[in-house]
Amino acid sequence: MTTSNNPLQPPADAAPPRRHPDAPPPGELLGPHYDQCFACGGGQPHGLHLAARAGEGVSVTAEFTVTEAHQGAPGLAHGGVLAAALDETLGSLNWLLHTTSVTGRLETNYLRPVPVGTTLFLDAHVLAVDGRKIYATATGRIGAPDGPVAVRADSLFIEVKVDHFIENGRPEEVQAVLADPDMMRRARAFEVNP
Ligand SMILES: CCCCC/C=C\C/C=C\C/C=C\C/C=C\CCCC(=O)SCCNC(=O)CCNC(=O)[C@H](O)C(C)(C)COP(=O)(O)OP(=O)(O)OC[C@H]1O[C@@H](n2cnc3c(N)ncnc32)[C@H](O)[C@@H]1OP(=O)(O)O
Repeated sequence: MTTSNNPLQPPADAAPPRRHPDAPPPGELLGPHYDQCFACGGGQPHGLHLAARAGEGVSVTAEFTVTEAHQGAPGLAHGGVLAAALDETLGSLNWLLHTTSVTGRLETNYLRPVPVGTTLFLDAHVLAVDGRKIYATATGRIGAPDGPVAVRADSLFIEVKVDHFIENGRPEEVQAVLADPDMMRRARAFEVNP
């Protein structure tokens, strides 16, 4: 058997994805992981306000509507904004795995321009898990869940402890989150992944 050098392709002996027994049921809105997150938080006026829902298996769906604040070219979404939407959708898979992970790699593929006013319908699923490495892929479609594909991404997420955020974040924001018991309960719940 040949071994791929592509870091986004799971190795042949990687484990199939396993939906955590406490994962939210299919259809449930996941809610923001952090109010100030540019992609999902309600506290960012020009953010994406991306809303993700649990899907079947280890999958999620998500929607976001491109606004004037998201332009790169006149009337078109910026590619980095679309990458953020894909990244966030993929990151939402953490809820299904009950783990905390960060993006190590994200390879985006832009297939169609996305005009301002478009609602992008995204979906993502985990392909395989290899130790701390989570391989996942995402697709974004224009206008409807079965609309034309505009963007795709393949990704490698790396599992981290909550300490990753505490040690690396700017102290002001970290302290504010540490002072919020609900937020910490949510974050800590993901640390133990039996
Ligand atoms: C204050 C309280 C905290 C509150 C928390 C709040 C929220 C968080 C909660 C939940 C999160 C939920 C949802 C999140 C949703 C969306 C967010 C979007 C996601 C993002 O937007 S997130 C931001 C961008 N992201 C980064 O900011 C990462 C920067 N980076 C690093 O922090 C390190 O780089 C790290 C940690 C990635 C690895 O560092 P490390 O030292 O822990 O691990 P190490 O290097 O040993 O790698 C272990 C194995 O992964 C392989 N590996 C690692 N990196 C690789 C790469 N890039 N390519 C190929 N392979 C790679 C190695 O090759 C090795 O593989 P092997 O085991 O086979 O040897």
